[in-house]
Amino acid sequence: MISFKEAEQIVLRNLMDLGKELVPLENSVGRVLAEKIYADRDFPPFDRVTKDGIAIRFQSYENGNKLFKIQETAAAGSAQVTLSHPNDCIEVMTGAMLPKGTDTVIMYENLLLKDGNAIVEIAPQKSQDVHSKGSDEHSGSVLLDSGNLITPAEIGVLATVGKSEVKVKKLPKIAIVSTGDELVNIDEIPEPHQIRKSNSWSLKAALKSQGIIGELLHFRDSKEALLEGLGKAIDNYDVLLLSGGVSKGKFDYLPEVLEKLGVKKLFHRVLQRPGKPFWFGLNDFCTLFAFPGNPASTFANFHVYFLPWLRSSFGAQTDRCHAVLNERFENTTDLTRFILADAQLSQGTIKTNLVKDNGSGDLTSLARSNGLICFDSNRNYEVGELVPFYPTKKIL
Ligand SMILES: Nc1nc2c(c(=O)[nH]1)N[C@H]1C(S)=C(S)[C@@H](COP(=O)(O)OP(=O)(O)OC[C@H]3O[C@@H](n4cnc5c(N)ncnc54)[C@H](O)[C@@H]3O)O[C@H]1N2
Ligand code: MOO
Ligand SMILES: [Mg+2]
Repeated sequence: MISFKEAEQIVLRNLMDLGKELVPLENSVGRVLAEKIYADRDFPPFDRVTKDGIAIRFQSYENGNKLFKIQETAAAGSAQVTLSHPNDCIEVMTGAMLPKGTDTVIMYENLLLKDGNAIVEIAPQKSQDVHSKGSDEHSGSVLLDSGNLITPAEIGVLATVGKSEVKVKKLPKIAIVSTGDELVNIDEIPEPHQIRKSNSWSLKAALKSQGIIGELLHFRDSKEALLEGLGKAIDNYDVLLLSGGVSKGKFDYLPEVLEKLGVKKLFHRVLQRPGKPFWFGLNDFCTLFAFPGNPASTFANFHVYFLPWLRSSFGAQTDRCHAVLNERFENTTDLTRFILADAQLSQGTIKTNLVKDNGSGDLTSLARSNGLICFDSNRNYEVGELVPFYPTKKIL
């Protein structure tokens, strides 16, 4: 059996090149940018007035002039006007081009307007209330990098440089495969020996939060059914997320069936809890994450292996961060432990308590937690220690 660190490295060494596609700007939020975005002009593109008021030549005020005759008004969206006489002013609106021949803006609140003149009541500073051309970014500079997650802030930048279509990383086509004769659909009443498929829906929801619509497939615990069904699925999807059928049971056929289907096993079984019987492999076109069926195992392995793999395949950052422990923990086992977290953001730091669960078959405790903490094997952890933290919910 390999360690969690080794397993993690193998998964992250086998990323998928997802390719790129063009999508309309409005559909690009949540996607990962696959091109650099350059400033198509200076930002701002002209000396921009930032207050409603007047624009003057500061020298005139310095020379003792306090009464400026208003030459005309420049609105935002009108072409640049020119000050004809250095001791006059131009009324300007926020967003207008600073008139030629002026360098300073004085807002209305600091003026008295009377008989076509503006009288300065509060002393201005030179260049005040002017957002000068190119002071945010110069034309040609990189505004967004490939690998950036597109959020509403990036959408604004993309819109301002005129990107009506954006190059993003393609999303993989994923099937979520449940296996097991005990599983029934959620709209069915289970017999006493049956349970409803919960992993499939939890995985589907987790994929949806990554912008991916996973398709649900189900196969019975039969070698023939698995050979036929999985054979087709491997040909039709980029990724299979399987749950169940990978441990030591008489009906845990997946490792054998996957081998028969020519999928290359990269590892099976990891020194970790939950999620120990995890099987990972691939062929040239499809990558398979065969998670152990217990709900906490599937859930943990999705977050600690699959999500970092997906984000890294996109060339994007992973969600893994660090949290400060609020309580001590002793890992007396040879296994890496993933313990459910109840984390809070406190003074800019993620601090976390541990959530008690009832083993890896207990899926109700997953809903009482908001992350997973990773504890190395055979190590004691003290209060205040920093530990790897995988968020499973938003904690802000
Ligand atoms: N002799 C051993 N037995 C087991 C070992 C072991 O090392 N030696 N490992 C245990 C561990 S750890 C885990 S985790 C499980 C993994 O089991 P499988 O991957 O083979 O999964 P199944 O046997 O098919 O099911 C296990 C459990 O999970 C439930 N399940 C499966 N799929 C779903 C689903 N889609 N939704 C909800 N629940 C699901 C299933 O009903 C079982 O209760 O093996 C241990 N055994
Ligand atoms: O790997 Mo298992 O998840 O400990 O039940
Ligand atoms: Mg089993």
